[in-house]
Amino acid sequence: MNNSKVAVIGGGSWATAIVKILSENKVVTHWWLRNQKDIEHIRKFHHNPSYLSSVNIDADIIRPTEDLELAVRESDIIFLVVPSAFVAEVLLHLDTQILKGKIVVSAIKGMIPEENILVTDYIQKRFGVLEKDIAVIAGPCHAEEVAMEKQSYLSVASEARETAIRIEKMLQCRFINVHTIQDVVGVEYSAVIKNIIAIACGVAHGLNYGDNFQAVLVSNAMQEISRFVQAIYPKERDLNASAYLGDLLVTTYSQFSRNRTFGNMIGRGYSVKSAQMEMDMVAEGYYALKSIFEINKKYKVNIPIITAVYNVIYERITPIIEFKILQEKLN
Ligand SMILES: NC(=O)c1ccc[n+]([C@@H]2O[C@H](COP(=O)([O-])OP(=O)(O)OC[C@H]3O[C@@H](n4cnc5c(N)ncnc54)[C@H](O)[C@@H]3O)[C@@H](O)[C@H]2O)c1
Ligand SMILES: O=P(O)(O)OC[C@H](O)CO
Repeated sequence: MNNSKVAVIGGGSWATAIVKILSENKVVTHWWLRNQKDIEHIRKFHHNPSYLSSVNIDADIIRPTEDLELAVRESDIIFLVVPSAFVAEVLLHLDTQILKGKIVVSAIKGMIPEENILVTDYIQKRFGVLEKDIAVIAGPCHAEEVAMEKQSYLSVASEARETAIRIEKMLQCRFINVHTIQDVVGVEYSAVIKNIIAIACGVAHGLNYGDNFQAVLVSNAMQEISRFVQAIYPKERDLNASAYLGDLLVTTYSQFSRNRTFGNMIGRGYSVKSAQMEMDMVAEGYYALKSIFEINKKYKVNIPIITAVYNVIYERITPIIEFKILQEKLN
């Protein structure tokens, strides 16, 4: 039994997968979900009816709750796992002092849309959490495969080694390998952008481009990520590591990717609204596009793939035309 007191905030696929991992390691967890019906169902039947419903929720270890404040107050370590667009709304009524001295782990791969800032920056700014108490979960890891206990790898990023190691120990289990990394900002931006690239790959697939084009798109995308991340936060980092390249690869080719699925629908002719309505899951890249585009007005990095996706999603340029233009910019 791990003695840390933990809260997981979020009721989607990734929160459910993280709860499964914590439960495997016997970490007693307060699990806050937005949906009251889901909470009641989990209490009664020990499964989340809305996401990853095959996962068994161990009632001795996992405590679903509707009381966000209680979950946070009772815990030393808070895992944030709601889509970035809803973070501010979900945390709105929490006292700004409530997270002081606690460790906050963001498992979110997105930015706060109203402010165009990283989730960890938002947590530090709004709740005064110290940098040493912040960690990020990254790496190529689809919740659906965690549910099936397929061997997966996570990277825990923190500027404080002891924080990273504490979270590493909490997540390392039979089917999850964890390593630590000291690059919170680089890992977060890379994860945010790979979602946009996965939309690009989905659009290309929907437009009937083949594997040859996809490979060129992804290798150009890696260069784009490198240019952007190095411009925003220069640091010696190995972008070939799983937290960066690995996550880009899995999101751009996996059948489970929300972002790729969303892009694929756009390529096949769905409108943005209808594609979003078709999915009961959130494609983070949709929100990230606007933030990255805004931020790049200052940095002026050459980002042709992100620009093409932005034009398709926000400027409503026909994908077929935009991708013909993009074709000429890749090599
Ligand atoms: N699913 C994965 O495999 C995976 C892996 C790694 C990281 N992530 C990240 O985890 C985060 C959470 O995504 P997910 O995949 O668990 O979500 P999801 O797509 O599975 O589910 C959507 C979630 O959004 C919630 N939601 C919808 N409307 C809301 C609203 N108005 N207010 C508050 N919540 C609302 C739903 O309740 C649900 O919990 C994202 O940042 C994602 O990038 C996901
Ligand atoms: O399903 P996606 O596109 O949100 O991607 C999920 C994870 O980030 C993959 O590591």
